[in-house]
Amino acid sequence: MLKHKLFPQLKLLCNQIGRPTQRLSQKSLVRQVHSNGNKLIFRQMFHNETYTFTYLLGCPVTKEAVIIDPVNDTVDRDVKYSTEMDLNLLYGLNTHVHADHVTGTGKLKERLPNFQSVISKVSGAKADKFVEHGDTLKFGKQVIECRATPGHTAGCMTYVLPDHAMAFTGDTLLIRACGRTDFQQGNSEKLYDSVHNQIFTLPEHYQLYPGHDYMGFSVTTVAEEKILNPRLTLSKEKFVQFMKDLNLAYPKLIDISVPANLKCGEISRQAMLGSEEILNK
Ligand SMILES: N[C@@H](CCC(=O)N[C@@H](CSS)C(=O)NCC(=O)O)C(=O)O
Ligand SMILES: [Fe+2]
Repeated sequence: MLKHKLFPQLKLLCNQIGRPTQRLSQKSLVRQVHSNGNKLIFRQMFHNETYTFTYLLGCPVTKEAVIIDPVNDTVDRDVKYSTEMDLNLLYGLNTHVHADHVTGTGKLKERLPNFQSVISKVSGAKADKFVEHGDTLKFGKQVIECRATPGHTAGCMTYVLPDHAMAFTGDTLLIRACGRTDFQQGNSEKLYDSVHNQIFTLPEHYQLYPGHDYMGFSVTTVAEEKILNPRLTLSKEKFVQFMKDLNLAYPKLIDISVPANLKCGEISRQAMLGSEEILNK
């Protein structure tokens, strides 16, 4: 009751949803969802099995949208969600050739007729559109700038939205950590330079969204990581040694993911069943 006094609009919405005869149409619900003055529709989604973040970004004016690092297992969720939000997905951007999961861009291409996959040219992977350092991509009134950030893999790309002070760092920079450098032309010196020259040079208030998080975090800032990242605050020499000593086990799905992702997520039924078996172990 009190809630309804404080929020008359909430009462109206509850009433409309509650009475079947007066239910909001999909279109008017979407209009209400988007009528908050935000200039960007932004959702962060998670894949529990591989701790992967997928990001949905939409232009509230034109409804054009992009998805960053979709996972093949969650394509149904992502299509349903974008459709409910009335978004027209134009691009699926991969930050790199993933080693731990199969990208969803191949499956999304099958589901959405105008959808195009995007990856860096240097990655050597198959895609509809290749980007290089300095390129820009547009969806509606929104602009994405591409910054090459090699080191975790040779073809890693960080996607920056200057109008919203956000950057999507893939596995180059993780929250209080960074991507490993022991496969896929990984190189610790290059990763250190990429972070210091392409990410830490962004204004300090920029929010950084990583490709994974294994500790329960979701977002960080340039200011935070410049001071608190235990790896990237080391000298370059000490960082290289630290990465040499990491000794992580290889990702469980590496032998399935890398070949599939080099082909935009094309995966045989047999490999798909194999990956389910590995994840369920
Ligand atoms: N155990 C996971 C793989 C974990 C892993 O290696 N993560 C990568 C990012 S995915 S390529 C990484 O760079 N980690 C850095 C770190 O310090 O954790 C699995 O089997 O999939
Ligand atoms: Fe990775």
